[in-house]
Amino acid sequence: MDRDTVRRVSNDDLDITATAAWRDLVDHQRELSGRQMRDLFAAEPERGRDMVVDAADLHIDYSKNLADAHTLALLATLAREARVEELRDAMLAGAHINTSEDRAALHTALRLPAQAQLQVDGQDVVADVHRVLAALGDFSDAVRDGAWTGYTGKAITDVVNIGIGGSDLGPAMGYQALRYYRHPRIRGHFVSNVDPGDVIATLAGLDPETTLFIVASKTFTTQETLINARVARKWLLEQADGDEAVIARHFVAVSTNAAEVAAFGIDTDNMFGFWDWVGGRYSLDSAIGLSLMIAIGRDHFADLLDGFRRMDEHFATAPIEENAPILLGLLGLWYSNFWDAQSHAVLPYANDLARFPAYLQQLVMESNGKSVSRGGRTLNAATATVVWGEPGTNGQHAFYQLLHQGSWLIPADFIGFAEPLTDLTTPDGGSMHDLLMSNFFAQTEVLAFGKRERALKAEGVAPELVPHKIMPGSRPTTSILAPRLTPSVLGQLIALYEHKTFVQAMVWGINPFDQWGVELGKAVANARLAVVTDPESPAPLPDSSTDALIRWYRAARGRTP
Ligand SMILES: O=P(O)(O)OC[C@H]1O[C@](O)(CO)[C@@H](O)[C@@H]1O
Repeated sequence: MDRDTVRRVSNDDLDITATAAWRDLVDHQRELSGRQMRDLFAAEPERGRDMVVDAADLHIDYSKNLADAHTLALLATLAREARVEELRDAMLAGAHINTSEDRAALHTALRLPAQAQLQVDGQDVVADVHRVLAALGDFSDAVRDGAWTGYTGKAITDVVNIGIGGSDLGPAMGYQALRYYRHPRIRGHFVSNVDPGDVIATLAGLDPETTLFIVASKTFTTQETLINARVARKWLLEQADGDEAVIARHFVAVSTNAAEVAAFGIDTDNMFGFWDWVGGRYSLDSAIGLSLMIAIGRDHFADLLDGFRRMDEHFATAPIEENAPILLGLLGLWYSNFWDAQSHAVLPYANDLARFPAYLQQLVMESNGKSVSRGGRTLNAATATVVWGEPGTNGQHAFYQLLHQGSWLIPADFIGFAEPLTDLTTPDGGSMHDLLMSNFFAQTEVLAFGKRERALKAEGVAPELVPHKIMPGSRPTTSILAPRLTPSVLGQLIALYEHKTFVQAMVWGINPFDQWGVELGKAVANARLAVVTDPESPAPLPDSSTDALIRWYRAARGRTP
């Protein structure tokens, strides 16, 4: 399906805020805003059992949201008005859903089984995906079992992924999340920032004879990645007496751009490809995941892909009312568009998921941080909120105060696991993991139900302290539980948020697969470099602030004319 057909299916002219469903939601929010969460539970005592959805291995309780059965019915109508299901089917079939770049957005094809069929633009996508997966698997086996060696014949002990944005956040997050599954000899490192401190700190602890660099960049033109890769190349050559032949043992590339890879000096035999229909922030499960595959092995990587696929299947087949990504997408939109929520917290009760909120920041905010529709019309509704978060219980001792008693409504996702991958016993013989999870349950309970004046007085709290101790409650949370943090469950979680993000974009009528807003900053940074470095640069910049700041910087660096 080409982009013009996508535009017709999606009805690019639709202003979702002008629909009857939207107006009904505005009215409904007014009614609901006078009710407390505890009132909703009193009216629907079985909410905790009814408002749950099981998707693959995830058990999701959305009962502690400011929504009742009527809200969900209205939100489902809104999704139907926006043709979310038709657009989902179009995306999964390879339609050019990325209309501004006239491309498919087919990250779901990266996890199709080998026997699946999908032809897109004349290309057998599944065969291509599995050809690259096999090459990645063979290479990661060779690195892991020591058959692939450095230039002095030693096995690789350190793998450095050099990439940024989608070419960094996914592998870095996954490497941390799947700590338990890592190869005992091989350590992973992730260099992304153009701040020299990043690459310096990483290289400081490494041995060039046993270090493998993966230069990961979809375009292979990204400033940060190419500079860091050049630094690493120089570092290696210095140790290897300038022998360029060593590069082939220590550098591989992951990219869609073979010409630039070759121009950089990496043999394209050492390149693993992917395709323009894989967006950067949707690329962990493409060759961009190579560093993760080396860390956890091809079989665990296959489990990760299987987890993604299981969530894809749920998303593709479950009716709106039981479809986890659609429900979470609609609830998120309910808060941002009808309750003025401006941020959304993601709170994993798993230290290994510490980078998950940062990963979601790119996924959600680069995808849906837009203000015009696919057809170029300025939107009348707010789009993506700020995503943020830290693992519990650390966050409890930092920012939860604001969640509980602050003046903003901040919906939060709590993510927790039944079984830890490793547990420790407390002095009284209990489980540390039980302590962690009792905090999870306590927080969602207190956020929902708070503590009332009456209860405080009954406890004999001093009258002057009562206002300070009142916990308003009615703070919405969604609880996402899974048996344990396995590769499959990580894949399910990522796919859940990918599809949630897609659903919201489709309701707002935006294209979540482009990122034009990032480009101008890159172009201006390149233009400003000359001014930053040249003390003779005479022409004042158009604005007095940037001009004075750069002059101050130049003087501080001793760059005076
Ligand atoms: O993989 P590349 O081409 O180096 O791009 C890195 C990142 O830069 C962006 O284009 C913009 O920040 C992201 O979308 C992308 O993930």
